[in-house]
Amino acid sequence: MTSETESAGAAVRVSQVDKVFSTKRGRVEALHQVDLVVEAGEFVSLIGPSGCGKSTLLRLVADLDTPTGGTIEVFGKSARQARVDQDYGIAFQSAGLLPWRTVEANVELPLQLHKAGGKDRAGRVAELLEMVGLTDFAGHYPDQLSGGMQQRVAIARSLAENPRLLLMDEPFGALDEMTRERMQAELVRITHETGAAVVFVTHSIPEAVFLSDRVVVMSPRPGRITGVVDVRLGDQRGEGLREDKTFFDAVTAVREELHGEPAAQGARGVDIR
Ligand SMILES: Nc1ncnc2c1ncn2[C@@H]1O[C@H](COP(=O)(O)OP(=O)(O)OP(=O)(O)O)[C@@H](O)[C@H]1O
Repeated sequence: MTSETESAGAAVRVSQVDKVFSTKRGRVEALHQVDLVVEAGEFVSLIGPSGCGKSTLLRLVADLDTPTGGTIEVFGKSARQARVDQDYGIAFQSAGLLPWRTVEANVELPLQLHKAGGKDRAGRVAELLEMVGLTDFAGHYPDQLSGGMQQRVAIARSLAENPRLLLMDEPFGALDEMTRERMQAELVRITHETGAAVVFVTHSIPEAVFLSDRVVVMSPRPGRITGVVDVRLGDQRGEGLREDKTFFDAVTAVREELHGEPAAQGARGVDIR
């Protein structure tokens, strides 16, 4: 992993972050002393058992909540400033589209809200729809689209302002297997084209391995980072990769980090989703 001094241009820098929720039933320590640096252009997945704080960490980076300890920087700015400057796009599990707006109007929304895109806003929307393969559906409404298509609209929308960073929380969680694999391949292509860094929350080891440069493994609550698996399959990423030994080796490595099992056991019963 790159050292702190080398990563002045990091997309995300999480330092010694704690998050404690105060609830009626007491304190919930969701994150404990989390350190993470995501380089510009790097794809990092967060994986770990349910409730380990993956979404919480992503929400802190997105400034949707604030840490109780430590600091978060996004492109060298505070998380708050990065949000104000719209330095990132967000795509969460439910596509979150506005049902009364057409596909193109949904994609255009952030540009409209931020008065961005200028005269060529329509051109930008057309380009984004082409990127996600939905040009022919520009005038459709979300309920006329499949779940996978809705998710692609959400991804187009998150890319509208050319963010250098995408924050994605289980964006493909609700999709069927075939659509999910297609979307994963599309996301690899899109991030390759745009050079955006991605922080991606998932429950699926193979999904994390297929997409990521690094897979960050978190422990049960309070969430801590217990291991980082360097995947960097790079140009090998393609449909054939899923059948490849390199892929299974990386899946096994993540599984071992998660469960602390020896390789032979770890390879058994891998969730191939
Ligand atoms: N607003 C909140 N108030 C109180 N507790 C919370 C709040 N948000 C999250 N938590 C708690 O913090 C812990 C981490 O939650 P979080 O949603 O980040 O986990 P996760 O790893 O994303 O889980 P999952 O994989 O199930 O989505 C959980 O125990 C959760 O109950």
